Amino acid sequence: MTETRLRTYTHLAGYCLAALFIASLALQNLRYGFYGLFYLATGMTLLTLAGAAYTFVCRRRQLSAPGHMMILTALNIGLIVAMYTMNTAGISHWSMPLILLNLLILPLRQGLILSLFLFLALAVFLLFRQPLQETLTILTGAMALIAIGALYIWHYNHMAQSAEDLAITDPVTGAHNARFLDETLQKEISRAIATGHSLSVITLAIDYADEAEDLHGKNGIQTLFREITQHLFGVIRAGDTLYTLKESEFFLILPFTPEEGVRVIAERIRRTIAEHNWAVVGKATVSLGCTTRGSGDTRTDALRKRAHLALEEARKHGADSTWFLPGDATGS
Ligand SMILES: Nc1nc2c(ncn2[C@@H]2O[C@H](COP(=O)(O)OP(=O)(O)OP(=O)(O)O)[C@@H](O)[C@H]2O)c(=O)[nH]1
Repeated sequence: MTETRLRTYTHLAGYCLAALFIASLALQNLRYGFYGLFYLATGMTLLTLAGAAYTFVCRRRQLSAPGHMMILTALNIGLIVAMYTMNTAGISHWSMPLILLNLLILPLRQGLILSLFLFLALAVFLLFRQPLQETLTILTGAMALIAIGALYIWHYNHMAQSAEDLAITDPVTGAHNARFLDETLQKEISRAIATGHSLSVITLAIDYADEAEDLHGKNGIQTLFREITQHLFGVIRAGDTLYTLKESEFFLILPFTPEEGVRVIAERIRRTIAEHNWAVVGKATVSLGCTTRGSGDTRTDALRKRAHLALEEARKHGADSTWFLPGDATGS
């Protein structure tokens, strides 16, 4: 399930449960003849139903739906105004579900600010109108609710972020995986078209990786992949991105890099890897296929295919070499 859909469901459930709860309060107050509270609860029920309707209408962009902030601000302010004007002590309990709703629906910071605002208003109201012991009990409960709710939401956000990172990260090398490559490359192509800046890519393969694996075992070769990944992260500049295609093959997206630039960086990568002493295998070399986006390249597969052809060409010239294929001509 996507994050957007999950949020749509939880927001809908939150608003609907709150509407049910507040509607039952409205009916109870009607039965006992507390008409002021009945009208207040009816208004709040309508607002929460509006929140549910808004959630449904914005179901495709729940992650950035600013209307929730307005609806919840109206609910919180409505309750505070009612608390002070009606002067009914029991109304303070209504703040508890509202605190939960704030934290469940709004981004954590906004939810916390609104809940603390409600808490402060509640504290001032109770201090002047209720016995101290009762005030302290209610305020402790409200504060515990805010703390536990906020901690839970923080934990959830953290887990969601970790899951997202895992989904786009190669478990062995720690670089981005091939799944994330096409998405980023398409964005970079669109950016290059829009801004007119150059864009280059490199496919990099470790020479004789199978032989090295036979010699040093799976663990040994995986150590090499990890070390080369770290080395590449150290060589490339901010804004460049690195992907693991297969374990012995990597891909680099180099925004704002023309043909002369990609030749420089490819050569630097080739040379520094060949010069380095690697922990398990000692010496290792790589072959690199490079290309720069031509005016006709609007799709990822064209660039990826050309970079791969350039790599094959480099390999034909022996290990430890680089080859460049331009957008519209033959290579060198
Ligand atoms: N994308 C990318 N391009 C690089 C990198 N290193 C060098 N280049 C390209 O190669 C060109 C020449 O780089 P260098 O030889 O390092 O010279 P430089 O004048 O210090 O490079 P910059 O100040 O980074 O422009 C740069 O202008 C870039 O186009 C790199 O890490 N990433």
